[in-house]
Amino acid sequence: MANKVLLISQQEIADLVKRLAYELDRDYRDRTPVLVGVLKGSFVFLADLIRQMQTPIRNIELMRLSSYGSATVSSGEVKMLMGLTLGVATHQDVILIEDIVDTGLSTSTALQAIQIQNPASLKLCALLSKPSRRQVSVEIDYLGVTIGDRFVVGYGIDMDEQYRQLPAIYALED
Ligand SMILES: O=P(O)(O)OC[C@H]1O[C@H](OP(=O)(O)OP(=O)(O)O)[C@H](O)[C@@H]1O
Ligand code: HPA
Ligand SMILES: [Mg+2]
Repeated sequence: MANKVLLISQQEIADLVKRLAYELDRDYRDRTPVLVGVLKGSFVFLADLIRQMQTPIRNIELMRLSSYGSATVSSGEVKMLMGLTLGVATHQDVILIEDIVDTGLSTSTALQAIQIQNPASLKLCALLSKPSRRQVSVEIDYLGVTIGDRFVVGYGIDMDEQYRQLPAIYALED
């Protein structure tokens, strides 16, 4: 059984989410963006973020990608288990919402899926970034915090489907 070490407390997460919501509100003042969340990992972050935002959100869309399965390293193959509804991003100001950018493979797959729908603009908001593991470069426009080379769980993020319900973020150590 892996040992869990607290990395980001509930209060720290709440502060990060508030700051990101503030930045998005500042930049999207006169627009009505479409938010696209990447399931499953982003569902808790997305739910908290939208409730801190004042910007009127035109639409919330979801796609589901998977590449980790039960492992703690990426399989390198991103499976699109649920794609983006046809046309939802077309001519819209889209903000992609990710829980974590690790290798960058999932995020770049999601960005491509949105980009082919020809959005008016496309930005990325991610709660966590783990740059030490990056395989493809991804520009994060709105970032919560950078973390070190540790496998994290909690706040929607899993290890083999466990721990998503934890209200804080922990590093797993064996
Ligand atoms: O940058 P990457 O190395 O691609 O990793 C990031 C992605 O990996 C995880 O998803 P996962 O495949 O575990 O699916 P899940 O969200 O359903 O848990 C995580 O939630 C991110 O979406
Ligand atoms: O650190 C991580 N934890 C859980 N899932 C992940 N997917 C990418 N990185 C991680
Ligand atoms: Mg996962």
